[in-house]
Amino acid sequence: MGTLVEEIFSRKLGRPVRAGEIVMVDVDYIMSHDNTTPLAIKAFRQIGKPIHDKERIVLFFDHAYPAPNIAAAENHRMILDFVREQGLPHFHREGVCHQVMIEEGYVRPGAIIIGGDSHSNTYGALGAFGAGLGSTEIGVAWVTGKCWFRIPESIRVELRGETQPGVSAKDVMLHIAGLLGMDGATYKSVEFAGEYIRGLSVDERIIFPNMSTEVGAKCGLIEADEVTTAYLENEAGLQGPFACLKPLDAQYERVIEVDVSQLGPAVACHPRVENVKPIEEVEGLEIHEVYIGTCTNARYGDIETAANILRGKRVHAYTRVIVTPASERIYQRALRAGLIETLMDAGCVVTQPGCGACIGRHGGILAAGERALTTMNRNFIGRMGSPEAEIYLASPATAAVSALTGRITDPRKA
Ligand SMILES: CC(C)[C@H](C(=O)O)[C@@H](O)C(=O)O
Ligand code: SF4
Repeated sequence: MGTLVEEIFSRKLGRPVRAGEIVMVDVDYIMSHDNTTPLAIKAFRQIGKPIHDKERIVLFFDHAYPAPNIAAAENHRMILDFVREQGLPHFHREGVCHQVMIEEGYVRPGAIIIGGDSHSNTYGALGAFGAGLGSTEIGVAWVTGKCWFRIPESIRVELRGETQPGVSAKDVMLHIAGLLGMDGATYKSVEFAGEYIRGLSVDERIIFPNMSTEVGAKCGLIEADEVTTAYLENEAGLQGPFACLKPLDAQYERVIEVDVSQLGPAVACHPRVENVKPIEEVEGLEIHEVYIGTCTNARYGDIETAANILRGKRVHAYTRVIVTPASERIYQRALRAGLIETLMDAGCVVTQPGCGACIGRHGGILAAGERALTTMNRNFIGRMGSPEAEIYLASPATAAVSALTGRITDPRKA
C-alpha cells in the first residue's frame, strides 16, 4: 500500500517501503550514452572488479552520432573498444537512448532502471522507475548490479477533461512546468494521473515523465494500464504478464488538479522552462530556427503533425527548419508513409535520428542573436550553441505553424 513509487520499490524488495527510507536494490538495467559512458569506464577501471551482469548494461551512441568532430570520434572509438573488450551485448546507435530503450523492450512496468542521463525519468511513462545518475554511480552499478535510493515523497498531478483543437500533451506539460516551477518537485516522484492521461497514447504519455526532470523530480510516473501493455506487446515485442502496479491508499505531499480543457497552446520562454506563457503573449516573435526533435517530441505522431501542417507549403525563406526523428524506427515509418518527402518538399532539413541539435553539438547550432523555437524540454542559456542565442519551447504543431511564418504563431490560426 502506498504511492506508485513506494509500490514499485515494495514489490522489488518484497517488503513494504515508505518515502524517506534509504534502500539498496538490484537494478534491471543500467543505461549510459556516448556523453556519460567515458567517466563510467574510468570509475569501473578504478574499482578494478568485473562486470556483475553484462545483460543489464545498455550503451548508446546518440548525443553526438555520427561524430561531428575529432573529439567525438575519439570518444566513440574508446567506448567501442570497451564494448568489444568486455563483450557487452546491448550496444545501440538507432536514435535517442530513451526512445530506443522503450522501443527495444528494455522498459517493463515495475522495473528499476538507472541511466547516466537526466531524462531517464522517461521510463516512468510505462510504469517503471527511471532515474538519472552520475557516471561514477553508473560505473559502480556495472560492478555491483545494485544502487541505493532514498524513496521519494510523491506529488500527484490529476488531469481531467479534453484538450481543445490545437492544444497537445506538450502544451499541458508546459503548463504543469509553469505551475510547479523548476524546483517545485525537487527529489519528488511526480505521478501523472486522471482521465486525460488514461486517454493518451504511450507516445504522448512519454512527454510527462520526460519533462518531470525539468521540475526537479527524482522520477515521473504513470501507472501502467491496457494502453501500456498493448504498446509493450505490439511495439516493444514484450510478453506479459506485466506488473501493472497502482497506488493504493497513498499519502501525497501535494495533489494538483488541472482541467486541461481550459488550456491553450503554451510556450516556455528563454531561458527558463518555468517561464511559461500563453502563446498570445509571444506571438509574432521572430525565429531563426525551428527544431522538431528530441526524446520529448520527435515520435511518429509529432512528425505526422508537422507534415500535415507543412504539406504543400514552404517554410519561411529565412528560417531554417530541422526535423530529427527520435529513432530509426520512427524515421523509417515516416519515410514509408511519405512524411519525410512532405517535410523535405516544404524545405525542412531531415537529419539522422539522435539527440541532434538538442545539446548544441551538431545539426542545428545557434549563432549569437538567433532565436529558436523547438519541441525540446530545456531552454537554458547556451543549450543549443551560442550563449547569446534564445530558446523557446513549444508543441510540434506550434513549431510547424511557426516554421511557415518565421514568427511564433498560434497553431489554432493555421
Ligand atoms: C549530456 C547528458 C548528460 C544530458 C543529460 O543528462 O540530460 C543531456 O542528455 C541533456 O539532455 O542535457
Ligand atoms: S534528446 Fe536532448 S534531452 Fe533527450 S537525451 Fe538527448 S540531449 Fe538529452
